[in-house]
Amino acid sequence: MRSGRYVGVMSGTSLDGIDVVLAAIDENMVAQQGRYSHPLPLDVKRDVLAMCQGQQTTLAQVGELDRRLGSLYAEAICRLLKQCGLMPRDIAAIGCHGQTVWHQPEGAQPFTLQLGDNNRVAALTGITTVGDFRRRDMAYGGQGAPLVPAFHHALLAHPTERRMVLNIGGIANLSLLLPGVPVRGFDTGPGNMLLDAWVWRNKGEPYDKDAGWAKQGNVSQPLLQQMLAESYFARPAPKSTGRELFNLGWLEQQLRRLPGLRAEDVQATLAELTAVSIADQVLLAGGCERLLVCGGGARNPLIMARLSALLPGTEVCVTDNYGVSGDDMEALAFAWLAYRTISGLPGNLPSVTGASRETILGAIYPANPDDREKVTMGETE
Ligand SMILES: Nc1ncnc2c1ncn2[C@@H]1O[C@H](COP(=O)(O)OP(=O)(O)OP(=O)(O)O)[C@@H](O)[C@H]1O
Ligand SMILES: CC(=O)N[C@H]1[C@@H]2OC[C@@H](O2)[C@@H](O)[C@@H]1O[C@H](C)C(=O)O
Repeated sequence: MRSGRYVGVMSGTSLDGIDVVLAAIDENMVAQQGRYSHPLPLDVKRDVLAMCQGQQTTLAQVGELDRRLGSLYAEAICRLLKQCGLMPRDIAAIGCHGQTVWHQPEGAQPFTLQLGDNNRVAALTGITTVGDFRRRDMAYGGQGAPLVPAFHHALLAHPTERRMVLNIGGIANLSLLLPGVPVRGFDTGPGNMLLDAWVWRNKGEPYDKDAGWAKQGNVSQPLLQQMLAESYFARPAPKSTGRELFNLGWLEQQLRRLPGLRAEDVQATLAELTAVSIADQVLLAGGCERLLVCGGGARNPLIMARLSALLPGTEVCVTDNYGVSGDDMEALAFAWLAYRTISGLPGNLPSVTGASRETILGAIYPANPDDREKVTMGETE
């Protein structure tokens, strides 16, 4: 086993920034030692959004974005190292998720694509980098997502209590940690993504802070029921989704069938959609005693209150109260997955993704030994 300090890097579907964490990891523990959030430049956010919503893209644009993201990840990592007073040689490896620009787990040719050139990350940081975590699982017939349920299980499972872990990011995903049965987990549907898109469209704000705007509106039951009729919600697991399905275009299509709604009522209904689509899945799986919530949506008081109301008998709380920072959960998971890969251990859970077997995940980009001794500062772009 390759115990040591690992760095995890996550830039998720919300496109709110690059999260970087430092953690000491061994067989028994993941101890967070640092964190840093790096802004995602607006033009990069725009380019990612264009790509993952199916706008026409040239190969040159894909290549340039891949390179640009690689540089940004390296810069973010170097800032964290500087903040923590560490050298490249102090870090065993980086786990770098990359930016998902397309995720198509079903159909004749399933694939998933994360950008962010890991060659640049390894070269600019001087640290061995693990990336491309999802495609080996897909090569064995899995969804390639979600991958965090294995980490949730390792950190938060309880021998007798029925627990579930919920990440409310751009997309929301749920891990079922039920005693005595294999872990299951899947994407429930939109988390913050549609809420963010609607407030951006109407108010030019990146998100609806503390649900201030949604709280001014009323839930439209016709819109809610119409949205819940989307076939993804009723599909059995394994399943995963993304911006390819749940995007502003999808919402506009829904609204065309119900014209005249007030913008704030739409926002209130989107918050309700997130809460109801999650609660339905919790109940369908037989409910739980404790729902541990992480991701940016754990800061949305309206969604949290609605989850509590829709799940009587379930204690809805944040993972921070159980020793894992909800903001850093995903980046920590990729540090842990890098540790697994470097140690030659499998990272996926077939019971979650539907893959035909457990497998080592990712590709390793080894650092040059002499680079490990240098103080690198990435490259400011
Ligand atoms: N105070 C707040 N009030 C309401 N919403 C909030 C608040 N703070 C964060 N959020 C929501 O959380 C989002 C960011 O969540 P997070 O960082 O978990 O996303 P992500 O990592 O990109 O997602 P994913 O899990 O899909 O990869 C913001 O875009 C916003 O919608
Ligand atoms: C393809 C992809 O990037 N999926 C993300 C996304 O963001 C949340 C949800 O959709 C989840 O399936 C996944 O991320 C987490 C980290 C996962 O793999 O568990």
